[in-house]
Amino acid sequence: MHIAITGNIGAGKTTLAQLLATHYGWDVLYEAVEGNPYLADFYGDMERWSFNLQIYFLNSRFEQVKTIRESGRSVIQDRTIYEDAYIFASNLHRSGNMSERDYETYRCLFDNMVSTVQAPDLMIYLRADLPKLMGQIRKRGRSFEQSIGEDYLDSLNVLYEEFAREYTAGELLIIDVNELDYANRPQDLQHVIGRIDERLGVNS
Ligand SMILES: Nc1ncnc2c1ncn2[C@@H]1O[C@H](COP(=O)(O)OP(=O)(O)OP(=O)(O)O)[C@@H](O)[C@H]1O
Repeated sequence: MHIAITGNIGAGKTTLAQLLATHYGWDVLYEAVEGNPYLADFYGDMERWSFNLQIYFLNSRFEQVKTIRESGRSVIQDRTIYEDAYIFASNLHRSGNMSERDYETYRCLFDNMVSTVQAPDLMIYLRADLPKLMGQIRKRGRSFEQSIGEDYLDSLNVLYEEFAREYTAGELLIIDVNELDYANRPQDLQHVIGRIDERLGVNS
């Protein structure tokens, strides 16, 4: 089984992926932040590094999808290949930080890759408003992320909502996390697990 968690920067995907992996005994595939050769430069100058970073993420996400398919195990994935293209790259293009020709090249490559990809059995979208996202980004304190502004997160949120409305490739579960603190409140984690069990048809 392939479960994926999707959501804006700071929505709490990584924490939830860990907790669910422990609860269900699933393997977990994280998004590589350490060792990403472009991320810090990208936040310093998006126009210069947008294409490089998107190619890097696209390739690493494609590799993950292959790993999931080949493993034959139940895996939970922290962010999907769809978000790279439909949210991040699209936003960079719309905001003028990725040129038309770079975006065209990127999208052709993405379309080719995604035509070979199977959608997750369940996609969990963590919906969060700006105060929640800003709070979590500040709290985790990665230096290169401190320049992230509300405008950037807001335009990503608009695209996330569009994506959730239009996503038809597989099952989608939307969880509003604004009032949840599953890292510290066991009852909040139970609530999320209950929603997932219900969707997967598991009796808890
Ligand atoms: N395709 C992409 N384009 C631009 N930035 C990206 C892309 N994919 C991931 N990132 C950035 O890489 C970093 C990944 O960090 P991380 O894995 O902790 O995810 P996150 O989005 O902060 O998730 P969460 O807080 O929900 O766990 C973030 O700054 C994220 O926005």
